[in-house]
Amino acid sequence: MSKYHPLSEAEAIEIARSIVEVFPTGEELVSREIGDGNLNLVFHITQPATGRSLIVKQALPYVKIIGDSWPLSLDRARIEGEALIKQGELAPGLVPVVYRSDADMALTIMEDLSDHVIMRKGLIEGGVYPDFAEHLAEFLSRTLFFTSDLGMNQQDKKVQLGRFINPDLCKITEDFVLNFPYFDAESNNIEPHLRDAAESVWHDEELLLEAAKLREKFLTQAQALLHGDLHTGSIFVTPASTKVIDPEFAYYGPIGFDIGATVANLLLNFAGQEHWSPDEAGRRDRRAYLIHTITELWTRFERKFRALWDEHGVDKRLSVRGYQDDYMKRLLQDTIGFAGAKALRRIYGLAQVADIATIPDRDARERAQRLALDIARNLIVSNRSATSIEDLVRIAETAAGYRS
Ligand SMILES: Nc1ncnc2c1ncn2[C@@H]1O[C@H](COP(=O)(O)OP(=O)(O)O)[C@@H](O)[C@H]1O
Ligand SMILES: CSC[C@H]1O[C@H](OP(=O)(O)O)[C@H](O)[C@@H]1O
Repeated sequence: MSKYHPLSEAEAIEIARSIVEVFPTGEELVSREIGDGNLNLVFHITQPATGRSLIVKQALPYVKIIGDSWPLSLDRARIEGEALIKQGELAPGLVPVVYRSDADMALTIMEDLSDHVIMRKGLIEGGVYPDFAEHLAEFLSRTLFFTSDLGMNQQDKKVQLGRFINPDLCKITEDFVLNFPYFDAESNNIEPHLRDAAESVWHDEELLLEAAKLREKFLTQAQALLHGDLHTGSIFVTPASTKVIDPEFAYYGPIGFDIGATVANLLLNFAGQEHWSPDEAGRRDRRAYLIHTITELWTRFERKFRALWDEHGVDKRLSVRGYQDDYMKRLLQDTIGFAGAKALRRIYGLAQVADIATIPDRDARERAQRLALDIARNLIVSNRSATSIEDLVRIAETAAGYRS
């Protein structure tokens, strides 16, 4: 019989106490449930006498923001633990240390990163993260290259792929990201002032076709082990450090989906500057910083990925003339297309983002929503003709009125 049940705070404390490398002494522990995501419980356990701490994360058997009408496999906790360990091996220092995982209780016990800030919050507050693009490019290039057919034994990859079959979490993405926003789905959360914009999406044949092709890619293209949900709420930052958390959506999918997820959320913050910047000059500066971050992220990712290919490529066919250039062009196009799709779902879908949804003034919020939608639409429809990251920059800056 399964021993799984959602933990009480007292039980979380008892489990934490068994992590003796963090709590070698017996002083009192205190627990606080701090989960602010859509799916899980997160207990922050501290030992006031020593200042030591850790995190106990537990999966719930349903989607927290929907309720038990949408059940969800607990196997995602095993997947999250295994993905964090793999990512920690491939990209040391860029994910939290995992102290223990327990598949039966759906637990991941890990390093407390409370000295960092969740990047979404940091960006809303005007934070600047000079090393972020370098760190995330390192994380993405190494985790994606070394789990793909380019950088690992291709038979072993097939076995690994089996360990990361993640049907319930992939279905959330297939539905909430790549399906529901494109018709009048019940779960959409459309503010009355945005109804016309949502309806125009549902009738935009060019957009619907490209979105359907992106969805097909998400369903079928097992390129590499993805993080699977790499938005700015899944990244902890300080000016000097970056840590990626929450890979419970990990599965073998298209590489551009991970890069696109981060880019989308930087662009949502770009749109949110309609409110978060104090004046027009500040807005331009802030947006220039965000665009610089996106450009640096892609450029550094591309440089690193190409270097890994040249140095560690496992397959003789990888040196066929023109193959690497063609592969990188397709990654860029997927990045742009998935960035559009990941942005669009946050504007009137079920799960929105604080960068826009918490803008108190209705008019400013609407301007941000329409700007984000304009950018998202153009990224999606133009993805397959993109040849450079400048194509994305042009779309964002034109939508914001900085270019004609
Ligand atoms: N390792 C950690 N250190 C400190 N806080 C964390 C850690 N992991 C998660 N949290 C906190 O819990 C919140 C939810 O965690 P997350 O893994 O994103 O859960 P969910 O999968 O439900 O979205 C984060 O926004 C953060 O505030
Ligand atoms: C209906 S689940 C919506 C959304 O929640 C997940 O995000 P998180 O776990 O980081 O809160 C994921 O992005 C899902 O698409």
